[in-house]
Amino acid sequence: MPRLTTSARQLDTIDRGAPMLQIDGLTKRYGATSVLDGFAMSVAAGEVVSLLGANGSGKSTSLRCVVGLSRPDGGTITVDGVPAVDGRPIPDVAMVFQRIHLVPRRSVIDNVCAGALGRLDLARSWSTLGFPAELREEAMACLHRVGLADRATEKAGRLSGGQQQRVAVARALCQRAKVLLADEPVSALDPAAAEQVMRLLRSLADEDGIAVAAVLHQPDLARRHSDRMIGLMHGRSAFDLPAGAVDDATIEALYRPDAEAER
Ligand SMILES: Nc1ncnc2c1ncn2[C@@H]1O[C@H](COP(=O)(O)OP(=O)(O)OP(=O)(O)O)[C@@H](O)[C@H]1O
Repeated sequence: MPRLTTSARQLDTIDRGAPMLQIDGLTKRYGATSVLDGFAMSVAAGEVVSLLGANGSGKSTSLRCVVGLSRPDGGTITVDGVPAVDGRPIPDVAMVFQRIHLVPRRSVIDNVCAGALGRLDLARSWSTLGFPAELREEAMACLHRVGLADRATEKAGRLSGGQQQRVAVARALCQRAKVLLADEPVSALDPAAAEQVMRLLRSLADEDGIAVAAVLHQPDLARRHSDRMIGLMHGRSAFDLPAGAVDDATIEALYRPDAEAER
């Protein structure tokens, strides 16, 4: 691996054989516009892969197809060996967004507990009742993991943007996701908060074996925190390289003003 930290060395114990997330030949059109044109990527357990590319190159759409927010026209998506069917959400996959989708008036811990709604029959509890004690314990453990256990009872809306993004990550942990997709998770954050969130994503891969795919517009952050970087252009992979092998010229070519117009 291009990056080897103490925690990364723990990856020796994680099975990095078959990809946890595998995307092949993904296509998506909106009307006459082809947004994804045979996109392929894979992410192993314990790996952080960043997706870079100019506006409109298809980064968000590729992740949205994985979680069922967009329905692909063609291609295959497999998570932990299980193929996605008819664009239905896969429970093993969680997604966090630039605009953080927490319920601001609910407590931090309630927002984290909500991560379990998909796997437990708790739909009524979210609106009317308290969450069960064992789920709240699990949610507290998730909040410890992201360093926010002391904020559990506060209203989520009172936290800073960086803290709210870490709560969103804790909610993904409470979902017990094996794959975490992050669509521009740090674009709205100041540099210190962005670094903290990226370190958190890195640690989820290193220490928990989660497969992380993140759309980033910051090549330096991508280089420092990813194992691999994938450059999207015209809905296809322009490069898929170890992060240490992506030089400035490769990045510049990806963002050339005429890059999207050349299609
Ligand atoms: N629901 C939609 N209807 C029509 N066009 C869409 C829809 N969603 C996305 N698109 C178009 O698909 C293209 C790719 O969008 P996408 O959001 O995947 O790009 P992106 O690489 O994530 O860009 P950005 O960096 O700006 O977020 C864009 O041209 C966008 O306008």
